[in-house]
Amino acid sequence: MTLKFTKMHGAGNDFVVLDGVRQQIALSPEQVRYIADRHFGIGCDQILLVERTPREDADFRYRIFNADGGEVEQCGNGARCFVRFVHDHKLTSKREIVVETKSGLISPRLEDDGRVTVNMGAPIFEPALIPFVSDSQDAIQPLQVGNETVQITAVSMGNPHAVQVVDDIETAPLSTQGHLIETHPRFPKRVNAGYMQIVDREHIKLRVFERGAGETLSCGTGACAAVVAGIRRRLLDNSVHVATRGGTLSITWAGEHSPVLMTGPAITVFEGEINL
Ligand SMILES: N[C@@H](CCC[C@H](N)C(=O)O)C(=O)O
Repeated sequence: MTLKFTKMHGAGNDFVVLDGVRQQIALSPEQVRYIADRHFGIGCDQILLVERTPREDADFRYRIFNADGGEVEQCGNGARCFVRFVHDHKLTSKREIVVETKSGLISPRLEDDGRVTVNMGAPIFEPALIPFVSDSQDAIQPLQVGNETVQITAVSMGNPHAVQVVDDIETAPLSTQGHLIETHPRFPKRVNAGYMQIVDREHIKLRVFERGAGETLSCGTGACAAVVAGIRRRLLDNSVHVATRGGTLSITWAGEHSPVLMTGPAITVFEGEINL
């Protein structure tokens, strides 16, 4: 099978985007891993599959596969690339679309300056829904990681996140702790491990060790989760710029049941074909 693909990135978080509207696509986990492989395949953090949806209240379905082959619920940087993709490939003329994901509907809008704003929906703190094994919804919770106890905020943005505050993002222990948190038994579906440095009430720096992909240059849902965690801890205001190693995202959250809004870039790098 030969597949046409588009290589894209959102603040350095890179994707292979596949048009499942015009092509018949069913990928096995092995094929996902091959496409994502940076030496033997195309290389990416996630594969995004654009499909028609049977739902009348949505325009498309958007499926997300991590580089390790697993299908997951949500991807914020991918959602921005998604709307750019369907617009550029003339799958729709709408600049604002409603997208069905594994974790519900989200709505990305292509702005006049080429950036994209996504309504990511409201964050979830109920432990069972994250899922996180805990009988408390406190904003700060202890988590035993190896020989140390770290303080995390557990939150779902459709996908699970464990966010820590660190003094210096450059020395954050992603390489030693990231995988231990990702696979921690208190997160039964594994988790994305975020590390944020508070610069001031409107600016943070962020690194994320992603579930199923390792450290990426940027994580959109991770940025939303970090800002929500910082606001819940009363460390941040409602609109925050998030500096990642691949670019800056702007996140706004009015609190409690409000949706999180994320704005950032969505860039096409090249198009190609691959034989599977
Ligand atoms: N990079 C993404 C998140 C992709 C999924 C994540 N690794 C997970 O397993 O939940 C983003 O921009 O949100």
